Amino acid sequence: MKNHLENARLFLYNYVYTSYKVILILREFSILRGNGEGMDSIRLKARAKINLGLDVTGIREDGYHEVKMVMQTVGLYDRIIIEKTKEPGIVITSNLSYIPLNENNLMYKAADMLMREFDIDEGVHMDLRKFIPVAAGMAGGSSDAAAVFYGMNRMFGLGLDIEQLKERAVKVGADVPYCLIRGTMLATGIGEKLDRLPPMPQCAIVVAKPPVNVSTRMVYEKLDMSSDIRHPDIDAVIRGLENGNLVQIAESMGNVLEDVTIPMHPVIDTIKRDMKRFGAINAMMSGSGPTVFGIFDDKQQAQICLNHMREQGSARQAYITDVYNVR
Ligand SMILES: C[C@@](CO)(OP(=O)(O)O)[C@H](O)COP(=O)(O)OP(=O)(O)OC[C@H]1O[C@@H](n2ccc(N)nc2=O)[C@H](O)[C@@H]1O
Ligand SMILES: Nc1ncnc2c1ncn2[C@@H]1O[C@H](COP(=O)(O)OP(=O)(O)O)[C@@H](O)[C@H]1O
Repeated sequence: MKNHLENARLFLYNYVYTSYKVILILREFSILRGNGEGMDSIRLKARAKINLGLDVTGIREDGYHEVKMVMQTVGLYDRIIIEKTKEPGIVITSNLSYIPLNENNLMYKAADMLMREFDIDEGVHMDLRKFIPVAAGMAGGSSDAAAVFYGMNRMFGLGLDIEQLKERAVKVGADVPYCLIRGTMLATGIGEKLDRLPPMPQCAIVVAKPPVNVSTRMVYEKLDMSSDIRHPDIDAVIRGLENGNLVQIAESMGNVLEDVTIPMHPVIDTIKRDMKRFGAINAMMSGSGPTVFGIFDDKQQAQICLNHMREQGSARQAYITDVYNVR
């Protein structure tokens, strides 16, 4: 009798445990991959990026700059839910009050482009839970737009392949094609020509955004190509990736746009120095700034650095994250 009871207890335990695991896996799958065609809603994670290297090699006639960048997706993400609505039109809601919820939102631009092209007569409600720092050099808006391209393509069964999505994405922003592909990439052209690189080794990354705002357009415009700008050695970063050597990668990092943004906001340099003082192998500004990221091979040290960032006031908006690589 006692054995029967014990067996029944074990059976019940295994049944509940297995069901719980299956639900967890399904939930993660629907969040990561979206629910897909025919569904009325889709949940997505839009991840931030950092630039391990950023060089500007020329200017095009339309004013856009030719770049050579090493891009890396990180764990930090915004959450987006897209729902079909019977009412036509695009409605965006968000947890943040200071980002545009109208046609100036990059999610709106992406959805509007697809709805016009494919004569979609239903509407969409897009809810954005924003965790990526805004106007920070981490491609938050671009990644949100990329998630909308990906999500609407699946929800409405538009049948666009990745190349067709990228062609549309670049019209919303130079970084949006990258945000569709993600991972470790060499980006050239205006940022839309993408070649996959060996994945960055896993590590702890502290990102800290000082309370200053930077306009990407203004930073590019202020870059004086005629002067002796210090070009970073992007190939050295790539060699570090090929060797899977975190120290070599971190020590080779360089961003030509620092020479524009740091003189305007010296606090960026203070944060870089603080991060190195607190154990970062190296620290650098991401994109056009002002966010600084530090690379750590020791998570505990990264945590200590994070606490310092948050307490000492020059960058209270600070997070610890990691490398996100596409499987
Ligand atoms: C600097 C970088 C580095 O990854 O990132 P962020 O700092 O924005 O994150 C990117 O090049 C930013 O890409 P993104 O933010 O998508 O640029 P867009 O919206 O297309 O352009 C914003 C403005 O930046 C300038 N711009 C952008 C990209 C480029 N290759 N050359 C440029 O001159 C243009 O003047 C444009 O008006
Ligand atoms: N989905 C969005 N999330 C955040 N900002 C957005 C979004 N759509 C448009 N914006 C506007 O774009 C500007 C740049 O935002 P963001 O993409 O976060 O910058 P960056 O490319 O420097 O990381 C913001 O000032 C904001 O007004």
